[in-house]
Parts: sequence; structure tokens; C-alpha cells
Amino acid sequence: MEPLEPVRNGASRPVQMYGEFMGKGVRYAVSLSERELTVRKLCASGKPAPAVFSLADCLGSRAHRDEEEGASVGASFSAYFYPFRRRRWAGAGAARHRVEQRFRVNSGGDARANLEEARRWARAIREGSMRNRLSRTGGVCAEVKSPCRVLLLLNPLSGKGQAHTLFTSHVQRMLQEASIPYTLTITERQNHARELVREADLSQWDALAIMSGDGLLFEVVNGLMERDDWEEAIKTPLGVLPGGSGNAVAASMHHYCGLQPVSGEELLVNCGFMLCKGLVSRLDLTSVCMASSQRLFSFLSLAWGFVADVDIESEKYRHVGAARFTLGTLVRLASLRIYQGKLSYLPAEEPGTHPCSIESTESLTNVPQSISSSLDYANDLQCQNHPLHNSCNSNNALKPKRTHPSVLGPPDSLLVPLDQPVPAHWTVVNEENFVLVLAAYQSHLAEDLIAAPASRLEDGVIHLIYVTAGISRAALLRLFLAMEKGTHLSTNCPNVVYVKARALRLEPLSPKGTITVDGELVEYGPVQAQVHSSLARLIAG
Ligand SMILES: Nc1ncnc2c1ncn2[C@@H]1O[C@H](COP(=O)(O)OP(=O)(O)OP(=O)(O)O)[C@@H](O)[C@H]1O
Repeated sequence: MEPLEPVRNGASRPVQMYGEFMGKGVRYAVSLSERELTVRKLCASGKPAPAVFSLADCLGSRAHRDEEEGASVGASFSAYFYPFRRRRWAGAGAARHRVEQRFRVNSGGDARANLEEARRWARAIREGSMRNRLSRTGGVCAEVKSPCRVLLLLNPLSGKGQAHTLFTSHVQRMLQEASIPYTLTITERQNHARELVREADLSQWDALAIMSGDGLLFEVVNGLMERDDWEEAIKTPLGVLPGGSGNAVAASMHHYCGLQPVSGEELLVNCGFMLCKGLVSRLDLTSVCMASSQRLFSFLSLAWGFVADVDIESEKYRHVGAARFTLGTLVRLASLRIYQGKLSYLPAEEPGTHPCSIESTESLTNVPQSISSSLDYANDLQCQNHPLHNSCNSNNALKPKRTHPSVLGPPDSLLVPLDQPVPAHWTVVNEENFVLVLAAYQSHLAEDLIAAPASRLEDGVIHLIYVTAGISRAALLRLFLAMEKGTHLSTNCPNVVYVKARALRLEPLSPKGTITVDGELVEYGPVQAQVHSSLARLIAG
């Protein structure tokens, strides 16, 4: 009969491997089951409670040869776990921390037999950790190929200029523990990463990882969309390692896992863990078209007015890190401005506007069966119920023409050219005096600003928030303070409007102003946007 290992709920699970090993001068009984590694001290008196490590928290395992005075005397194996740290106070963020378990194998055989045994354990733990990948975001559609080759792009100037140090002190070791080979490229100038991914032979890489803020991710997404093979290229899984000052995507990924917020190095370790586990989710991209015919692809936000001004003006406080936005908000509050313009949008619930995924027939390799079948079913249902069902397949008759034929990327089926009035079924906002207009497609605007708490990676929705003129400074300050907790949309302020949209148009009337896309300054003038559901891929499990 198989030995049984007790589990916390009182049931027992079959043990796959059992051994007794030395670790830090103490003898341990170690057992490996389908989901856990259980470690129990062996001592003459009593039976101490075992330490139980979930393989879902394990990044990898390795065997080592032990040497004494140059001679090989035995072997060890290590397993690397990153469980969530127990916090003393309620409401503290959910942060992972590293726990290494190392055991010395001495099975009485020769050095080679010991090494073989250590390798057998390391292999079994590694395989168990790969099998136990938990999807916390719920939207997982694939797994990064294993072993996976990663091109890691790092902006040394992002945030407080410590991205490289943070990479060396945290991420490098995690990648080694997870046996992920990577090539590190340090960006040398603005647009370096954009040019690099535009020209790269992507068949060399299974994933692209970005260690920076949201600006470098913006370069990478747009570089991929500028390729002739954009449709395939944009499906390259993208990993995000927060090293910037805003880190909105990283904070959103953490939020989608249903975890209490963390920031800085704790957020970095959590995102590093997600990257190493390699679960891939779909990510919406919004196409943003400007009067000059320039078209950009955005994953985060389109902002005009207060938020855009703070983003750009607070660049000079970059040395204070994430606090730059708080500082910028206070400065801009002191000289509050009104911005004149016209805003129109296509409501998300408008019949006939469901943005059927352009790749609804995508083949999902290595996807856990249960995950892929439920996703396929949901996709089928959405497309069948859709009044323009044919636009999901290859019936070209119902496919709209591109608004800008020379530009790559999917056609903007919901937009008409900027010099024509918006379609009659769009909503035109009556008010023309605004304090801010913010189109958000992820939950966070920065590590500590939850602009659209209900947003998800692939909800196909633009979360449109606008604040009309007439709001007092005090009410605006309250709004931003509430945004730190994501409760601002229930403050019942009559000047604050929140709607879900699929497309929007903004036509500023003020002669000067700032518009940002994903925090980057873009040309000032009329702009319109449409969400393309599930276009890109993000390593966010
Ligand atoms: N080596 C470099 N030198 C100068 N600029 C760079 C370099 N590499 C990237 N950039 C540019 O730096 C800008 C800021 O980078 P990024 O947004 O990633 O960091 P951040 O501004 O600190 O973070 P966040 O956007 O989250 O606030 C981006 O526009 C990016 O294109």
C-alpha cells in the first residue's frame, strides 16, 4: 500500500516519494505528493508538526554536487518556494517571500548514486511545480512553452533609476531557480525597445519581458503592432516586471489575482513569480487614432485634462518614485483648470457592438483542458448571440473598411473618419467643460491609483470616467484620495460620471492642452479610440 501523507483538511493524499535527509545539521523526513512537499524534523522525542509547502508556490528545484576539499562526497537538492508571507495586521498587502529547502542525500551509495538520487528528487519537484500552476486571474488561455527563452528588456532610467539593481537583487535569481534562460538587453535610448522588437526574429523567443514602467511596455506593444506579421507578433507573451514609477499594469495584474495591494519590491517579486510560472492571459488593446492619421495601440489609458497634466508635469519629480503622482496632483489642484471640448462614446451595452475577438479560432497549445474548453465555450456563445455574428468569421461583406488603409493592425470597425460626425447611435455628452476625461482599460493608473476597479485584462470595455467643471477643489481631492482605495466611483459626486464604452471620440476645443496614451504624451487635437478585445497576451496568471 502507498504511504499516505496527512493534509490539512484531515484527508490523506498518496505520497509519490519519501526520503530521509540531512538539512542544516538536522535529519528530516521529506515526502512529495501531487501537490505538496512535506518536511518533518526527525527527533527522538515527540513528533514535531511538519512544514507543508505547496507546489503551486514552487518555482523550481535543482540538484547539486557536494564537495569537500575538492573531492565529491555527496549530493543535495534544493527546492525554491515563494509562499505568501503571513502578515500580522489585517489589510496588509499579499507579498511572496523566498524560502529555500535544501537537503543532503546520503543513501549509503557512492557519490554518483547520491547525485542521481538528488536529481530524481529535483526533477520530481520541478515537474510537480509545473503541474501546479494556479490561475488566480481566471483568464488564462495558454502556458508559455517550456523550457522558455525570454528576451528581457530593461530600462535603466525607469523609476528612480534602480531597475538594474532591482533586477540583479530579485529577478535574476528567480529566473535561475525556475531554469528560464534569458537574454538581457538594456535599453540605450527612447524607442530602442520599439525598434528592436519591430525588427527582431521573434521565433528565437517564447516571451518578451519588460523590466521598467508602463512606457517601455508601450514601446514594445507598438513595435510589435508595426510589424508586417503583427497578427502573430502581438501574440508573443509579454511579461511585466515593475521597475518604473507608475507600474500600472503590474499593479493591475496583482489586483486581478484578488490580492491586497503591495508596491515596490514586493510587487516586483509577485510579478517575477507570475513571469516564471508562465501562465498566459489575453489582453485587450485599444487602437487610438489621431487627426494626423497616426494610430497607436494602448493597453492602459487615454487621458485629457487633469490626469494627463499631472502625468506629464510630475516627470520632474521622478526621483521620488511613485509619490510623484501625489505631488503632481497637489500642485495641479492648486491651479485647477477647465478644459473645453466635445466627448462622445459608444456605450458598451449598445446592441450590435460586441467586439468579437478577431482570433476566436486561435489554437491554444498546452492549455489545461478545463481552462481552454470553458474559454472556447464562452467565446462561441458571445459570437453566436451577437447580431453581427458574421463579422466573427470570414464573411467580408460585413467587414468594415479600415479607417486608415496604410496602417497595420485590425480594422476599427466602430469608428468613422475623424472629419465625419460620430454615428447617430453614439452618446454625445452635453457638457463641454471638463476637469478631466479618462478612458481606462486596466484597474490601476499607478501602483496606488485604482481608477477602474471593475476592469479586467480582457473585458473588451473602455472604462470611461469624466469629471465636469463645477467640482470643488475639496471634492476633487476627495475623489483622488478615494481612488487610492478604488472607492471613488461610489462617492456620489454629481460631477463624476462613469460609463462603460467600446469606442470614444474626444475633440478638444481649448487651443492648448495635454493628451496622454498609456502615460505617454501624444499630439494634441481630436482623437478617437476603439477597444480590440484579447488582441495581445500577458503573462499574468
Ligand atoms: N535608455 C533609455 N534612455 C532614455 N529613455 C528611455 C530609455 N529606455 C526607455 N526610455 C524611455 O523612458 C520613458 C520612461 O520609461 P518607463 O515609462 O518605462 O518608466 P517610468 O516612467 O519610470 O514608469 P511609469 O511609466 O510606470 O511611470 C519611456 O518613454 C521609454 O520609452
